[in-house]
Amino acid sequence: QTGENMSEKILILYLSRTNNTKTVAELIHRRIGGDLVALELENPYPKNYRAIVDQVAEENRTGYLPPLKTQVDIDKYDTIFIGFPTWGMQLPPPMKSFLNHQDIKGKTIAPFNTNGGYGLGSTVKTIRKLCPESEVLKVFSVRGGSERDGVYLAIKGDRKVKVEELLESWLDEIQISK
Ligand SMILES: Cc1cc2nc3c(=O)[nH]c(=O)nc-3n(C[C@H](O)[C@H](O)[C@H](O)COP(=O)(O)O)c2cc1C
Repeated sequence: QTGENMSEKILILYLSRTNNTKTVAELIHRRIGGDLVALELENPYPKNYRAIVDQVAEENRTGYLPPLKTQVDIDKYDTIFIGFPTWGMQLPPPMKSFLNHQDIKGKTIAPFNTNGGYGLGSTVKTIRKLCPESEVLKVFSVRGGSERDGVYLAIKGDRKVKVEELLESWLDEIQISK
């Protein structure tokens, strides 16, 4: 699956609020190329942490799928990296929106995640459920920030170097290279 033109068919789509997942997305992009796209909402979430936690909990409870500003033509891609933080131990509603509104068939999905230390929750299970006709590869997951405790961007400095090492092993393992 390697080849000079492969990077033209890779999409790296990510959702990030405090830039941890964005940092991982940029590291992946630097390594394998492709198109790097931030997932943006029509109505951005509140800046206040308590307010976003409550809103996401309510959206998760009702199954509300927030409308997206970002439009992607996924037909152009074979491999789609999907990057997201863990929110309320679930896949964030905007990512549910994205996967729900796309007709994702026959793609290779490479999920990556940052979280506040409680892991992936049901995120990957939800991705598999929303993309039943695509191959979902092994997930890359690392600890990022903890906004609750005032820790915003944690993947910087030495930690960023460490995460880059872990990323390289993961990319080798899932056999994606430039
Ligand atoms: C609304 C919200 C809910 C969160 N819920 C969880 C959670 O359930 N488990 C967890 O480990 N971290 C949780 N976190 C922390 C984030 O997953 C973590 O800080 C992540 O690195 C943020 O990524 P970002 O910087 O790309 O936004 C939550 C953060 C927010 C804003």
